[in-house]
Amino acid sequence: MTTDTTTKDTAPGAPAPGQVVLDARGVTMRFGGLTAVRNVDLTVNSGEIVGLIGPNGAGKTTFFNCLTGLYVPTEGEVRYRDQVLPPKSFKVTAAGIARTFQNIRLFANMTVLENVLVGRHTRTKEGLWSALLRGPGFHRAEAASRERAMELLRFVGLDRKAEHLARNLPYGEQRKLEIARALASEPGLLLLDEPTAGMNPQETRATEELVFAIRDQGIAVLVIEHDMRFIFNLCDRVAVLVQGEKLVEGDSAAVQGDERVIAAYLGEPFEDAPGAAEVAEVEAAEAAAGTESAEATEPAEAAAADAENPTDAAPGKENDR
Ligand SMILES: Nc1ncnc2c1ncn2[C@@H]1O[C@H](COP(=O)(O)OP(=O)(O)OP(=O)(O)O)[C@@H](O)[C@H]1O
Repeated sequence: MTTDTTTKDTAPGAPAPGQVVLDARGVTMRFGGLTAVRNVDLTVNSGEIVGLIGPNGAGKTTFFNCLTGLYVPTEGEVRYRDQVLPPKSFKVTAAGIARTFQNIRLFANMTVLENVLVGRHTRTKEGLWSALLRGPGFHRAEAASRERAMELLRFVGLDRKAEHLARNLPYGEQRKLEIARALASEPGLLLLDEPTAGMNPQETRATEELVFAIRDQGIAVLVIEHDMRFIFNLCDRVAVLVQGEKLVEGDSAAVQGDERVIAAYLGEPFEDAPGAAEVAEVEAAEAAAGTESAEATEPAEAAAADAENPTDAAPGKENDR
């Protein structure tokens, strides 16, 4: 019997762990003649942190854009909690998927608190008349929104900077603010696009803790990141995209040790890769040539060694004296 010793303060309404939250099937995205993403399947379950890695240009961000309504996939289907995603990003956010961007997209001249309040607009029901007339319903909703926004700022550690302008925050804190703003839409799935880009090791470690805390609130997380240590520490499952296709998927240990992944990152062909036979042939020829040249140089090397060590100074003699 196993005992779960973790105490999780799960958000109300969060699905039971293990339920499929995101189900992407056969997602393909073409830009003219370029296929940026080809036939990718990926699921994310509740309670999971899933990593999406791959070399530059592998199609990770394009795939994210297909999950968030920024792009409508050329082929394939994306479902969130069993519903096909609407083809508009604000509707996807309202459905329960929030994201951050590779390049920070904050309202630089608004305060930290105002940035989070903007993120809450999909969850506030007060209409135009209520806002214009500023009746009691509007004030109640506004107070509740501010309270929730402050709670989120406390959660990411920015509550004391609520009134600062976003542009005055250091880089690492701007990334945290982006996460708080994404959380303000009360998502069931959070997509993070390179959340530690430009961070120092301490900030990266703090972000790792923050993502664990988000997961512990019942929010599933899908994260793109180039920092492998971060990904392998954090993720329950990792999928690897290479040239738009999913090459490997598995737990951190399996992916880390997979020679196809290592080869993809080092730019070396993996078994059965196009051109692998030719590369093997060239390598064999080079190895053979190397052996021959080593044999050819042996006598010369021996002569040089002899010159340095006259015959009466045989190995070990120094120590014998
Ligand atoms: N809007 C677009 N129009 C045309 N081509 C695009 C578009 N967006 C991306 N691409 C191309 O699709 C491919 C995948 O790009 P993408 O940005 O998704 O890769 P990535 O894995 O996120 O890369 P990186 O790790 O460098 O951010 C690239 O060849 C890119 O040039």
